[in-house]
Amino acid sequence: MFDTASDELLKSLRDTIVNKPPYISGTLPLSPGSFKLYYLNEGIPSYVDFTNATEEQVAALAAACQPATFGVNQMDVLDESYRKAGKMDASHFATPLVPERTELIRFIREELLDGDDSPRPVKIELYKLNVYALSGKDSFFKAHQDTPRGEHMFGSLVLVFPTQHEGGALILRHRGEEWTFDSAQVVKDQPSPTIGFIAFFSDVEHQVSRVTAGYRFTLTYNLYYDDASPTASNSLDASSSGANLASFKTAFSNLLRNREFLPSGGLVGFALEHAYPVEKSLEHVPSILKGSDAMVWRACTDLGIQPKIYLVYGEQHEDAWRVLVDRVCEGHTAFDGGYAEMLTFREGAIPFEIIEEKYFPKWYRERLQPVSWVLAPKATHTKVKTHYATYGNEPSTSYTYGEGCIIVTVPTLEEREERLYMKSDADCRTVS
Ligand SMILES: O=C(O)CCC(=O)C(=O)O
Ligand SMILES: [Fe+2]
Repeated sequence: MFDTASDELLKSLRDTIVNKPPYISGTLPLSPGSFKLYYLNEGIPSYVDFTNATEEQVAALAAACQPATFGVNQMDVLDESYRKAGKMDASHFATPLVPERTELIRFIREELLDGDDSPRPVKIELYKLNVYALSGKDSFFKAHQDTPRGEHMFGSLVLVFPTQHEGGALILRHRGEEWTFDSAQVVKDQPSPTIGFIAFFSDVEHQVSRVTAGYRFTLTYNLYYDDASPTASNSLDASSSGANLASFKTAFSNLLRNREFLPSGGLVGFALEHAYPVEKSLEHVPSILKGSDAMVWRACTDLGIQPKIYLVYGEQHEDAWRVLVDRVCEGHTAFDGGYAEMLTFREGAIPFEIIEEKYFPKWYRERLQPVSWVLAPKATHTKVKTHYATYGNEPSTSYTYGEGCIIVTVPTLEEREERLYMKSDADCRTVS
């Protein structure tokens, strides 16, 4: 299989992949009782009612918080040039606000997750109380991704209490796009007690801009899928991903019928739009795919061309090749040659890039399986474990983000036509 498809053909498929923003946000009025927060103030039971808190009450709560640290690789670091805020661990306070008992759970399942993932049970785990404007000085949290705390964690939820403050907007970035959630503005002057909320996928980079006046209090939660695998639901709702699935499937089945599309078969690749927590294996990744990644997986499965998750590894220098591996490969083993070469020989990796003839040794040519990329991988280096150093909101222990792709093997034109023939034959028989 040495075929690759023309970009014109691949574009017809690429154009049907729509990516929604990787977050949802808004305001939610709640019963006044939800705005109380109980905590110990130097051993004395205290509470704040955020619907009518006095300056003294919020100042006392802020003072009871500790300086917030953040994670750099494996370590917890206090660096006020990076994160200047206060925090209180969930074990030190109590809140009657349970997101599962509000509309939030529905928003998360129907709007953030959608399509196949909407019916899945979601666990919302209270993580911390954060305060910005500790001691009356401005505070902020620079750009970071939230550290994944398990292979089934898919996102974070932040609730903003309606205290008067200025600044503190959450700025989100993902794949070159940027969005701002100005929580101070949305909770301001609401007629009834209202919370600001934002939920985003874990691989979205975010930062809290400077709080320049007042106190900004937030509750943060970790979001997990609470099941081992996606529910085997066949009914997709009319959500954007449902609609997207239909047009993607039509475009892909048109391509499969097209005589110019990979007549001798070949590999078709989709770089994943999101990053996923990966430790050693990739087995769980299909069950935690998000957004358009989940859509592509589902469509390929429905079309009977089995998708598989791979990681892309490459060399640092430009003219070297890249390879596909179906598991996480760590570190360099002693080998007289490049990393991709070592993976090809020792780990059975598949080299996929057509490189200049002069770099084309026989062993490479024999193993080469070029990929027609509908969505090309952006990074030469797969971001997994030992190769990845980042700022998180907690020191990372065993999990870190991986970047990968979905690869499908498209059968030869002959096989495809045979399948179509058999299918229409079967259809005829059912009808007669
Ligand atoms: O408080 C916020 O708005 C977000 C905090 C945050 O990003 C975190 O705790 O990781
Ligand atoms: Fe965060």
